[in-house]
Amino acid sequence: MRKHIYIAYTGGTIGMKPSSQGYVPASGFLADTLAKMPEFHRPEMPLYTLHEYDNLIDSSDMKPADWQLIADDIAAHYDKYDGFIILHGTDTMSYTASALSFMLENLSKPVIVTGSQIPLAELRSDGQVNLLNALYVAANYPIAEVGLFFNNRLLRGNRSRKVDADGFSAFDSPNFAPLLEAGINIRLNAGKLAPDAIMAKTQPMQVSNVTAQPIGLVSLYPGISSQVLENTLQQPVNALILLSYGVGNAPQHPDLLAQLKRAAEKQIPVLNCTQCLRGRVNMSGYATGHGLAEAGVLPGSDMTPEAALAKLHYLLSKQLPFEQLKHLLTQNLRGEMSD
Ligand SMILES: NC(=O)C[C@H](N)C(=O)O
Repeated sequence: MRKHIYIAYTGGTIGMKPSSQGYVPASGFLADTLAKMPEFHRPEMPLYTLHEYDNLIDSSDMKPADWQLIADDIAAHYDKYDGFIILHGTDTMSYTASALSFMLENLSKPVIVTGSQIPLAELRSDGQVNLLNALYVAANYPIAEVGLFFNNRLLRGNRSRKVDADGFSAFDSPNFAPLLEAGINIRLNAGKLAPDAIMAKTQPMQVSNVTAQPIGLVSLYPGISSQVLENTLQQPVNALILLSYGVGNAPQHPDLLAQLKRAAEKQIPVLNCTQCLRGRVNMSGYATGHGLAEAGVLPGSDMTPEAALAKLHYLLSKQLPFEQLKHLLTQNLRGEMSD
């Protein structure tokens, strides 16, 4: 039986058209372009239903309310389809993939986020390869998690990062092997196929709702004044992501550490993620990291800043007691961090 995949088209370069101000999304344009591409209609390919969103956006305009819209859309069509593709702009694709990975509870079908660097209708577009393969993979290699497909690799969504502004290999997953690689042969690496039994899992898929959260994000730099932290923490913030040096180090500046201690006292969780692309936070490695741990800063392990932001949205939206919130932040919930 031919599988049937639901494609939610949210916007992004893949369906854009040139205009006098640069590329813009245009209603109906993607559906027309796909209809003219015979590869998508070959019998080896799954059937697809394309749902174009009313407000097609450049992904720089994505907000938590849009994550909610996508998650609800998947839930509304969950039982009818074998898998889901989210067509999305590349700029914030990793944020959305991370957010969906937390919001979609008991996921038993593949959800793949993809897009392109050049619009599908343009010469040399990477959109065709990305979408064609994402569809093929969703139908034939159903990995029951939120993946991000780009340039022949399926990455775990909440491990992915946009690493190249204009190359075709725009995404990487620096701390986790690709779930799958599509070369001459399709090779399953770190992904696990969902057997039919799992896809018909009795536990129903459920969406955890998220609301927009004020979250501070401070990247340390040599000479940073404690006032930068103080100001950030004075605004209405529900959490702070601290991008620290190396394995999680910060200057041993008493004023700076005092600010972090104050945040912990005010029950504002401070999550320590590294500025490095690879490797993980270990605050016991150096005295400079130890100071942070003493100030109540939480280890973010090897979570990407995108995953940290999404996880904070997910957990803060649940309004959990502070101790439980802190506990869950440091636990591996969806494969977003190494144990
Ligand atoms: N390649 C892209 O899709 C970039 C675009 N600005 C977006 O994120 O929507």
